[in-house]
Amino acid sequence: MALRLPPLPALRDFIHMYRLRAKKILSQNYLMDMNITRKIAKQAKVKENDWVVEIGPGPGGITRAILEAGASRLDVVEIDNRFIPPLQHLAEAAGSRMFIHHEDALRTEIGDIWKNEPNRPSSVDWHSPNLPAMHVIGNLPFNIASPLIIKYLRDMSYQRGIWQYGRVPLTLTFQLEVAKRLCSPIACSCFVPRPQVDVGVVRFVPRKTPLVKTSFEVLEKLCRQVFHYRQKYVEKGLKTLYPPELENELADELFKKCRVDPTTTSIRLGIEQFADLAEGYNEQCIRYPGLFLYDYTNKQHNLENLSKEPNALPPPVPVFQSSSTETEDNEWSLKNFNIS
Ligand SMILES: C[S@@+](CC[C@H](N)C(=O)[O-])C[C@H]1O[C@@H](n2cnc3c(N)ncnc32)[C@H](O)[C@@H]1O
Repeated sequence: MALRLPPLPALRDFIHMYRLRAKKILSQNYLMDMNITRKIAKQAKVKENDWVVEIGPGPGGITRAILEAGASRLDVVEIDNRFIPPLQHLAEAAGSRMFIHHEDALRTEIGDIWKNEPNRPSSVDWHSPNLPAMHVIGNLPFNIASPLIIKYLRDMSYQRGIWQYGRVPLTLTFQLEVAKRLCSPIACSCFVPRPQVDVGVVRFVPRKTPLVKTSFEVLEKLCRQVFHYRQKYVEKGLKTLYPPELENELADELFKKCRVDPTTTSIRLGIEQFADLAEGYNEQCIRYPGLFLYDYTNKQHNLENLSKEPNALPPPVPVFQSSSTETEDNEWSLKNFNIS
């Protein structure tokens, strides 16, 4: 049920009232149509009494929709001081439901925001089919989207930060091509058409059991190197994981073990193949201490020296309680709204 907010100036009037011109440097691009912002809150499945963190609220279009959907607590993280007065205006209208954090989202530990709040919704076991009554939502600025998403995915993999409370869904907007790519089958060519200005909304719900049995860092390094040469054979990127004297032997070993064709391209590989490659690479990193630290762009790097570093072995796989009877509810979805 939508909750009424006391009368507020329309979003467009808000922008004029507070002289809010979009700043290119902060990738600002406002959503002015409340029909669209309400669809985003609906897609995020915000319900009455839920608690929400919104990243980059700007003039507050999605913020209003979240409040209308009945969130009983909303914390917004906004870096640009020009938005603070209009957000305060909104916070006053929302009673005691809304809190403003005038901060850089990249430096904000969103898991700490509710740490000392005794009334926060209960934590939900990671293996339960239920999700906590909490959400992270953002129409992210493009300039910080990648580092922020990587930070959140890493926190999910360690069940830390806001994900210490359970499988909190993360709902983000992306340029439609990127959103489609995130949800697409392998080797789909959704980047080929001319870029459009449509936006896709993607809701990430953490899996109960990760598909990849390595630490986030190992998988991230493998993916980074393999996608580095996305138009070339996958072999080219994979070999950059190894020093030249070992690259043929170890790359060959990994391809054979994982039954991956070295002459395929990275976008043709599926999640299962990435999982196998990451697990195989993790084993090699354990067998060759220092290999995980190896960076092919650093000419000083050699395994003998790297093996003496304190973190010569890859980060261990996080261990969490697991339940054997569970089934994965593969719940992720894509909705797109034209904001042109
Ligand atoms: C694309 S705009 C979206 C604004 C609003 N959510 C909307 O949908 O209309 C991105 C917002 O993120 C804010 N922003 C940019 N960098 C940020 C950062 N590092 N931390 C927090 N907010 C940031 C911008 O100031 C802007 O308000």
